[in-house]
Amino acid sequence: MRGGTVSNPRVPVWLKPRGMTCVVVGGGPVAARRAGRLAEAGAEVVMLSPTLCPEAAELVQRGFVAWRERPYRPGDLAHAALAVAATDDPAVNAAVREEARSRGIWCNRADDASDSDLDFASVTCFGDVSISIATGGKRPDLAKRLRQALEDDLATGGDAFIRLLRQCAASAASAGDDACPEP
Ligand SMILES: C[C@@]1(CC(=O)O)c2cc3[nH]c(cc4nc(cc5[nH]c(cc(n2)[C@H]1CCC(=O)O)[C@@](C)(CC(=O)O)[C@@H]5CCC(=O)O)C(CC(=O)O)=C4CCC(=O)O)c(CCC(=O)O)c3CC(=O)O
Ligand SMILES: NC(=O)C1=CN([C@@H]2O[C@H](COP(=O)(O)OP(=O)(O)OC[C@H]3O[C@@H](n4cnc5c(N)ncnc54)[C@H](O)[C@@H]3O)[C@@H](O)[C@H]2O)C=CC1
Repeated sequence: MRGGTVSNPRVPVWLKPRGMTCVVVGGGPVAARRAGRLAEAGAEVVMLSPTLCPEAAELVQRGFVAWRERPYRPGDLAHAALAVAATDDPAVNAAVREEARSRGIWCNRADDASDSDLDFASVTCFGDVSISIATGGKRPDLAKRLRQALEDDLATGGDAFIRLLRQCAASAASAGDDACPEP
């Protein structure tokens, strides 16, 4: 692959979830980010959670997301095309993941990239051009930092993003295996 070797095989794609039923389990900030992004792209989002954080509550109030005020139960993915497991309980996330697997639908696990069919990347858009940044689940904080740096840098026309990209690639590579490109 251009840019270096990849030890964590993934295929970058742009999901167009218009009309898909997406079940998001959990009502915290991470679930709200996932639900918001899917709803913005036209998905029919159902959130299952006994509680909602303010961001999730706003999505529900504005009618972007339907809310079932209860914990997840096996069978909740019956009509789903995509599942997101984003509770703070790994056992619940694992159960959601298992149900998705048994139904043959994709599942994002917010707490375990190694057990996910897809990761949500950090994204920035310039008109019709979108750039997505991911680290194979290793350093989402770096993905966010790179996204912010790219936005700042392109706003001022400089080349700081390229320098930071090299530093982050080196830092992520030294934290794990050879998943990141050589600087
Ligand atoms: C695997 C993945 C699964 C998925 O969710 O899809 C995942 C997993 C985990 N994230 C964790 C932590 C944080 N994640 C963020 C932020 C983002 N995380 C996102 C994606 C992903 N995160 C997927 C991999 C993407 C990739 O390949 O890089 C972004 C890019 C997209 C989005 O979330 O929309 C978004 C930035 C958006 C933006 O602003 O551009 C921040 C920073 C912050 O929130 O400000 C922190 C605190 C960091 C700190 O401070 O250390 C933890 C540890 C939890 C714990 O220990 O409790 C796990 C679990 C684990 O690593 O096992
Ligand atoms: N992917 C990412 O960007 C990040 C992922 N994480 C991971 O995601 C998890 C969730 O993060 P937050 O949203 O900050 O958590 P949080 O603790 O704020 O919210 C957890 C939510 O899950 C709900 N919940 C608990 N048990 C449930 C059940 N049985 N059924 C349905 N809903 C249930 C709670 O009511 C609450 O709404 C974290 O525990 C961590 O493992 C954390 C930070 C960033």
